[in-house]
Amino acid sequence: MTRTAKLTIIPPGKPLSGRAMPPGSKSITNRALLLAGLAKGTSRLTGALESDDTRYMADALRAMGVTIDEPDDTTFVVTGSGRLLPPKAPLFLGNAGTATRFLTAAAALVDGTVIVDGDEHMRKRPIGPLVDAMCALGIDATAETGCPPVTVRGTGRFQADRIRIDGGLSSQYVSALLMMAAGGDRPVDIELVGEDIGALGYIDLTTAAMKAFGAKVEKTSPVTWRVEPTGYHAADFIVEPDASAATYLWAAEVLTGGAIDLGVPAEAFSQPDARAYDMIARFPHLPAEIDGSQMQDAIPTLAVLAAFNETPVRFVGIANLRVKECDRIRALSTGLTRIDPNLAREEGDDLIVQSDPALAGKRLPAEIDSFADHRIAMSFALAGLKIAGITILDPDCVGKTFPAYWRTLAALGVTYQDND
Ligand SMILES: O=C(O)C1=C[C@@H](OP(=O)(O)O)[C@@H](O)[C@H](O)C1
Ligand SMILES: C=C(OP(=O)(O)O)C(=O)O
Repeated sequence: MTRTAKLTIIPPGKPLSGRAMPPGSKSITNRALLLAGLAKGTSRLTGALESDDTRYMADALRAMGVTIDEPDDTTFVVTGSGRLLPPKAPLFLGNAGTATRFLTAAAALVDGTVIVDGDEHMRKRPIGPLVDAMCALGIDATAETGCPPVTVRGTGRFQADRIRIDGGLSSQYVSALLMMAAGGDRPVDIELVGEDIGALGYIDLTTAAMKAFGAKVEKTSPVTWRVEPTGYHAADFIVEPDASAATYLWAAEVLTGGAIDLGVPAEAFSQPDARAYDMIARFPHLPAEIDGSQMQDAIPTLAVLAAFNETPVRFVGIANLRVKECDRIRALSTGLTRIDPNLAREEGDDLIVQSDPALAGKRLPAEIDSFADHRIAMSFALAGLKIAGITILDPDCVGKTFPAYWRTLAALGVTYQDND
């Protein structure tokens, strides 16, 4: 399929109103796929996300002997044998952080060699702390560059019962170890070290999913979890909608003064990014400082929204946005300054957005580089709802987590000029 090179958004000039459902949660779908794949028996995941990231996870599990059917666009039926088999070839996981980190740890449960690899972006995303923690458990794991590819020679057995892990660069390391630990041969304590714990809400998502598939995991201190070697059992599991995807719709609503019905209230989400709802609801009176540490994937949305706020906004606690799909702090400052040279600047790892409500209604032609990052493409589309001439490069990168994004906006009344 040919990719669209660019897409120019035509400001709707009216409030966006109607029904628009976000897709299933990427984070929860990829946890449920893995846990169902590790279980013995058949699990049915409904409300799930079918996108690039979940396809990478599903295909990797298939390569390790798991049967996965997709009877419709939101359902995975997963049948596992209780044991992953060594794949014949390296697992290629694109730029899916969850799939890469979760499968690196799960590879320790395979009796044999697994090579976990990704695309050129993933090969720049650090995985050293996870690999080191696995080695400390006696698992043979190596990542020469500190990033994928990772080679794991698993046995399903551990040689220690305690792991210390710094989740500052990515909470996914902690989630990966927790999910792995239930498949091992002894109880394991997993302790967070380091000052910056990252997005704790993602760890809660992990332990909730583990329990739904029969694991026994208990928080024994504010920074320690004990995981029993129960393995997993098959389960029917409902995936909630994606809170990060919802942020674009919440922002589109306040930016255009519309009324968008997502079919699910903000309080119903268990994902960390749902906390962005209260912040978005304060627009155009966003606070002078926003701490992004517990709602990281919502920061691109909030940063573009901040451009139209009444007063400037400083984003703090976002250092690890530099090691996401791209350096998001750089991508946001680059895109915003392309719209207006004074609109944003970086100070260390903080991003300062110099708000200007008068941007709305202007024509400011700007080509926005997505840097192959779905969230950069989706958030800058919001600027295009108010400013004429915003063109998103590589708009198809939204397929990572929200393949229907452009169609969803179109159903609300947004139109595009297709430049191909
Ligand atoms: O555990 C998860 O599902 C995720 C954790 C976060 O990443 P980090 O833990 O790398 O910050 C988030 O940005 C990512 O989109 C999904
Ligand atoms: C950071 C993200 O993804 P991942 O780490 O799962 O690749 C994201 O979806 O914003």
